[in-house]
Amino acid sequence: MNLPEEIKEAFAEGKRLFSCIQEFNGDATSLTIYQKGAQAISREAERFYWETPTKELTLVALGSVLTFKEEDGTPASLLKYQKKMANLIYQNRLIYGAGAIVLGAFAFNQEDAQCQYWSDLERGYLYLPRVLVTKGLEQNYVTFNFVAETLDELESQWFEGQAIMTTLEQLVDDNHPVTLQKGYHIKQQELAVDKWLTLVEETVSEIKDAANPIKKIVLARHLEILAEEVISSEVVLANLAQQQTNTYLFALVSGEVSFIGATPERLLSADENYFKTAGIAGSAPRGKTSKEDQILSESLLTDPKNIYEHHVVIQRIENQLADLIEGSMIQPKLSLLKNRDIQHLFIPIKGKRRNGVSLLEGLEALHPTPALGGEPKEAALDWIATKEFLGRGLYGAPVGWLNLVRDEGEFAVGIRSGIFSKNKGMLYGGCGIVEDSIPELELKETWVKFQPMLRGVTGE
Ligand SMILES: C=C(O[C@H]1C=CC=C(C(=O)O)[C@@H]1O)C(=O)O
Repeated sequence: MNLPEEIKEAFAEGKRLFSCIQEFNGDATSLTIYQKGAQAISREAERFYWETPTKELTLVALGSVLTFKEEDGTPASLLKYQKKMANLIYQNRLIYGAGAIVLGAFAFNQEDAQCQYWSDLERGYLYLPRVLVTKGLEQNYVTFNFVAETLDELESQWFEGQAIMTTLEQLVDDNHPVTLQKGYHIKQQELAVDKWLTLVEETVSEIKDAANPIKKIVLARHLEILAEEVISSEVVLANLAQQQTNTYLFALVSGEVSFIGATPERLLSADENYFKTAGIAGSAPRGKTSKEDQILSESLLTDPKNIYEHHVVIQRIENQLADLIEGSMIQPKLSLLKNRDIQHLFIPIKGKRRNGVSLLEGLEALHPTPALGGEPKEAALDWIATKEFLGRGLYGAPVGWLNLVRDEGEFAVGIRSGIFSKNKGMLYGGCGIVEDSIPELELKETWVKFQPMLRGVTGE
């Protein structure tokens, strides 16, 4: 196929970043595309996987054209880039979840860089992929992105893109998933448990101190795991896909490091008309029988400590969102969000986008909500940065995607997650500390929060 006239014309008009979307046929599942597709580019290429709880959208990204990390990987600098590129991007169609999409994760706190585990991913890692496969409910698409500064580049990049797409279609054509092992035998160690319990006590005293405005601080702790073999994101994702319904699934892979999670929590999504977010905080384990589960649900819905934890989150979201939306918020009454191991107090929140407010501005205003930071925000962030033993890296940070052309996308909160490198992994679990918190119970709660990723790794 020759270089289309439309693309030549776009180049002549000054476009330099090209995002070509076409329909993608075949029955291959997104996981199969994630497993086999990387070979279309190179086995070592960056990969990203994203699936929404409703499965309405799945993204598989392979390879990268442009990378945004360190100081380029903040919402503010990505917003600058998005504005700068407004007239320089050619995208042939407008399709939700396809096209010039930057994806990955921002850092939890750019200022707090002390994470030995995270390597390149430590301070935010987003990129414009070379290939993006988008699976929607009705139609699937594949996008090929490239940058061209000269006509020669335009031509060679276009033909390279066509060749890669053909290889990709062939690779995934038979839809035979790669045979994967079930999971890994691991050794696991909860890190610094006594120190963490003391920190919870110290945090409770800080909150009780009347001279101090702090109401809530979320503290995270760590579970280190060591497997007998290299831990593959393909195995962990395939397990999570089976085990965790009702959550976002994500994997961000660069070199030997992968950040993987199954999070229930939406931070912010934006389509043409609406911003959507959610207030999720306050937790209880799931019951082993439906009767036990119901008892746990009822007591969670009426427990003053958990209701307060959740209320602090909702109040902040309402305050922040008021500047981002027009008219009133659509907010059903309190309910429960149930995942396999844990249940939470939950209110989804939605509002009509105020004209001119971008997704990234909304993200900056909301992150971190008191479900991951605390109240007030800055004091809680300082406390976390000085008192927690290991940096958070991308744990608890916004993970997701943004279309540079039409300002839409979705970011979840990167919890129920872990970072993996070769045969090692570090899982994260946090909990909201308020003045009634009891350290031993918070320890148990964080243990439950390690379970989704533990199951993902072991396959049990
Ligand atoms: C910080 C985490 O969970 C947050 C989200 C929901 C409920 C939470 C809680 O009940 O404490 C946490 O705020 C985590 O899973 O690591």
